[in-house]
Amino acid sequence: MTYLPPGNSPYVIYVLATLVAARVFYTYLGRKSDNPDALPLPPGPKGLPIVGNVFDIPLNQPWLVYDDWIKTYGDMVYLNILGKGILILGSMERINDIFEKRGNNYSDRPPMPMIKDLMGWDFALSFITYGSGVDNWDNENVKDLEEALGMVFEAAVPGRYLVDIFPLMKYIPSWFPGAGWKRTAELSRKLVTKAVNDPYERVKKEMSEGKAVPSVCSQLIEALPSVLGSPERAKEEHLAKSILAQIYTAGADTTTSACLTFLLAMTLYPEIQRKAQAELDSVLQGRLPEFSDRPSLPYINAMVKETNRWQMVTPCGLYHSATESGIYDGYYIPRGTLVLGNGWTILHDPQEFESPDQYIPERYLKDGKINPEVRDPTVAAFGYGKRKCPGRFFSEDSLFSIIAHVLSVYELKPGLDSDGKEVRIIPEYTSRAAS
Ligand code: HEM
Repeated sequence: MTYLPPGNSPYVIYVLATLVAARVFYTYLGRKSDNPDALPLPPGPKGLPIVGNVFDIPLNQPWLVYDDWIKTYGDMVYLNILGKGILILGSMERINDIFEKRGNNYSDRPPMPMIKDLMGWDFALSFITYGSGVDNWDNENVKDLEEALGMVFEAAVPGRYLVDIFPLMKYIPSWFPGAGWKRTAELSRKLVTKAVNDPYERVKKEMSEGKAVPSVCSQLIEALPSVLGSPERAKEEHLAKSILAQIYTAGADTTTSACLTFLLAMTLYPEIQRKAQAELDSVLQGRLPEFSDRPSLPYINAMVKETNRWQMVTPCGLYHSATESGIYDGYYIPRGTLVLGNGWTILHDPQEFESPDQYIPERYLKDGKINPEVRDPTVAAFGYGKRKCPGRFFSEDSLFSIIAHVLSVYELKPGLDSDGKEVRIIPEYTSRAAS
């Protein structure tokens, strides 16, 4: 467990010490006027004077540590990171109260200076301020975008970069000793700018030459205001590029991760693979599946649910941020508190899912049909409230189609080692925001 990004030098530490002192003073003043009744903050690990829980923040599989804290402190756990609050929610009751019933106050995103200002992701809908209009959007390509995506998922791990706690650090020049994170951000910005612009410009060129294949991109270009060089056209064009890049960035790695989990499960649970194939054989009678077969394939639908639950793609979701200070259940929640629902706790709760660490599609079935009484993983797998993933239906359909097609034609087994024996698969997941 480490909080300070690797490569921080004493110079950075001095800058930080000054910023910490200023922040603690500022926070103290703010709290006094904001919380006149001196209501307590929600419970959580004790932390150290001034720096709070800085050294408690987990960077490795944080959702498991959050899960442990929830078991220790209850379904609301509060951390103080140098005066900045992080609130972790660990039950559906808390999640509904905060993200649904009080959604107007808990649907913002934190400023994320590392990702938005430095790494070049200010175009992305997933990071824009709640309530802002599109006017605020400022701003071989798959490979570039994939590399940039790897970096953003790393940066989105709660607590990964100190600049997100101290936005002023973004002005530290990249040559400053220990500012390696700044150079990472610059590399990301270059990749993102290229990956957002180049494919769009290519389609535009192909359209002008009459060679373009019809696509979402070509349709958006056709719908642009016709006056070339007009401010309206520039604004709409910027929006079109942002939407196209967002669809890819939000959907590609996440859905791929779910597919990899399905492949992993099939190698670990061959009997489940056989049951799925038996259902496909009996319903499809040798042809390939269609979406219209979905209602007739309950076992495959149960596998879609279990794949989204068993090894979640985004186990602690994305941070929301409190627009204003508030009082909830007798606790004071300061403005700007980062709030997350620990989906892992919700979807690995043994009261709801017996043997939660096992891949068991049968848990969703009763009398050969999906049992509506079993908690649906979509309550947590795709985030919460007003920021809940808009791509969830598309993603679930994609996963259904992939599972049904792959199992219709393939038998999945572990690979063979040099002695011709099946290798033993040991599941291991990354610690990035999309695992
Ligand atoms: C397995 C697949 C996917 C998973 C697990 C997933 C998960 C998530 C999560 C956890 C969030 C944050 C929600 C919150 O803040 O509470 C999110 C937001 C978002 N997702 Fe997905 N997603 C997936 C696929 C997709 C796809 C296929 C698309 C688009 C085609 C997409 C587009 C978006 C967008 C635009 C946002 C930002 C919403 C906002 O901030 O208001 N996602 N997703």
